[in-house]
Amino acid sequence: MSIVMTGGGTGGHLAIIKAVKEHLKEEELIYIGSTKGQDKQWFEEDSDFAYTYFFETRGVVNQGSLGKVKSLFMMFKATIQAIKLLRKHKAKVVFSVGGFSAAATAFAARILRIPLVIHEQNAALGSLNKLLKPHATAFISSYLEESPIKAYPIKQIFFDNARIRDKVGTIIFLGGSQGAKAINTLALELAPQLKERGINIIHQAGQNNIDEVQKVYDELGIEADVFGFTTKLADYMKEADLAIARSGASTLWELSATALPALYIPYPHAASDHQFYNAQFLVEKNLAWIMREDEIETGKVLALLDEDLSEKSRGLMEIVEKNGSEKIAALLTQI
Ligand SMILES: CC(=O)N[C@H]1[C@@H](OP(=O)(O)OP(=O)(O)OC[C@H]2O[C@@H](n3ccc(=O)[nH]c3=O)[C@H](O)[C@@H]2O)O[C@H](CO)[C@@H](O)[C@@H]1O
Repeated sequence: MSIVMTGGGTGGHLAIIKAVKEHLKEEELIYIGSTKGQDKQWFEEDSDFAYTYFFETRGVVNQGSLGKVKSLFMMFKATIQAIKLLRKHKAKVVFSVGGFSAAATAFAARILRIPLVIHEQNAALGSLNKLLKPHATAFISSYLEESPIKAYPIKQIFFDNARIRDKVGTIIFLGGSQGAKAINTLALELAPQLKERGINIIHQAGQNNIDEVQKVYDELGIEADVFGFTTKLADYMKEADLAIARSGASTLWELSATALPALYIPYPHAASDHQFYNAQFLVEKNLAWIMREDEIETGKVLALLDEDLSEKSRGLMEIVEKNGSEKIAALLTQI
């Protein structure tokens, strides 16, 4: 009997599988993804999986009519392959993190009546997850009251680094794994005022923008800790008292676990505007601020620097649950 994990395409989805599989070392694990996207890069060589399979599939949503028909045909073919694999490996449960790369295996699970557990990362459901939610044995979402597990799978270090903030001594700008032009522009606009107030700047600018951003800081004569991408983000978050960030799911839950209050500027082109709804989940609880990219007002951002951050920081500490990956792994073995 094996546990089959499926889905991916981007890091946001794949990171969930990576975190959960760490707690399933005793099980026979199978990964099924797509040849398109980052699935192969992440898991093709990963020895935690007894077998890995990558189907010729691609997204359906962002295609013209002919492209949609072709994508659906590829998915149909892959579903037949998935049915064979689930039978061959005697799958006892299928864990899907969504994305087009999960579709064939998740459908196959339903056809074979194998329990299907879905993890949704965002507050606005992905198309596949929306379609399969009513048929899932368990649907896990940190934003839904009825979810069997509320904890988002992030590393323990973010919780270990939590501390209550009161005033802004250090600010961190986070553009997400790729960096964000709008956040870079805002940071550089604010920089002289931040310097005047003696506030330290940490700025994750994205690998492609690092040189031009550093150049502007140099021209302004402002010292800032600028980098493209770092593997030590937890340490930087620990240092900061306020974040200005994109609201990708992992970033949002990592900041929240660190009890670091944030102004979120959602990526405007995210599917179903999910970054907006991710941030809105915290804003409704009065635990974060939000500003649409085309509604950024420097004056309003500067006003946040005078806020007492302790209430939000404490509130974040109270709502964020720990051990998401362990809890999901336990659920998969108990089904
Ligand atoms: C553009 C887009 O559509 N992104 C989506 C993608 O997120 P994507 O993976 O791009 O973004 P997330 O915020 O979820 O994760 C970024 C990850 O990169 C790490 N990091 C970032 C910068 C750095 O210098 N070092 C570093 O380690 C962060 O700690 C975090 O763990 O999937 C997520 C989950 O479905 C969605 O919520 C996001 O909206």
